[in-house]
Amino acid sequence: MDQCRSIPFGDRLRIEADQICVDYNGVVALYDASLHLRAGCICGLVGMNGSGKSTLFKALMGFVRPSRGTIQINGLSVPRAQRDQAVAYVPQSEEIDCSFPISVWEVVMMGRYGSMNLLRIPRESDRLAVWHALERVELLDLRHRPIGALSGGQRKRAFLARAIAQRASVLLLDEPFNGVDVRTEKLMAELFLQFRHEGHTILISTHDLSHVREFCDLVVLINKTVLAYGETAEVFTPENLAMTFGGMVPNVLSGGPTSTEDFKQ
Ligand SMILES: Nc1ncnc2c1ncn2[C@@H]1O[C@H](COP(=O)(O)OP(=O)(O)OP(=O)(O)O)[C@@H](O)[C@H]1O
Repeated sequence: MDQCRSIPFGDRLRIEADQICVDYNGVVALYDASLHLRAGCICGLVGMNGSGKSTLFKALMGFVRPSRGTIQINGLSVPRAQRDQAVAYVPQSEEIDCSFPISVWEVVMMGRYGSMNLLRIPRESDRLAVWHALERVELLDLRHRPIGALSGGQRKRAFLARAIAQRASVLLLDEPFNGVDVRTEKLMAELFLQFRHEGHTILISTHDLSHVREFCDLVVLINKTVLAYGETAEVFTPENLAMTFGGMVPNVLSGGPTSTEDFKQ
């Protein structure tokens, strides 16, 4: 399989992960995973439960350290890229602690922390960035509301606004479409297309394969390692999907059920 196939990228690479291995106290979550993503693309990250999608995100964010291999973001090491606020992560809803008494505005302002001094006193430019981010996700009206008093879809938009306010060039989105209604799904899809146009690199983990076919330029198929990646039209084949899902082929090519949730490990 094309573990490290070359893709006709533009010049600028945003993510360069080469042969990374990550284990949790000896339990291997990822091995020899390689992935290069250029500026200005939307890439779907597809694999079964437990295949290592979140672990890949964590490695790109510097939350876990690969035991082997290298990662560069915008040509910089992960800690350096973190200092530059180059990568933003939008977590799955379940990972968000909604009991914390914090307003939507304050959540989005957290995206600006990296560019503030230790006292974290927002400047006019920070307030403007937060305002515009909330405008883009259509949450300005709810900015004073506690985050715990939002619906699941609104909460996702709030965390997307935090990523926008951060002005990161790489956006990592963990299951952004899970549990959102059609309107929010459309809004988010439009935003992702705008981000791509602005030169961002967007990596989206999803169990809904129809989303990948709809608007991902590239796709990464993962099962503890990167099995294949490249242009969606080339990589999204029955053979590759069968390999990714342990011999079962989701019926994405013929309009049947398209959720990989049917293939839980
Ligand atoms: N903190 C941890 N300690 C031990 N093992 C872990 C830890 N986090 C993840 N794992 C294991 O690493 C493997 C990969 O997990 P990961 O969360 O990256 O998968 P995933 O593809 O994101 O799954 P899902 O689709 O269910 O969210 C799994 O076998 C999981 O049990």
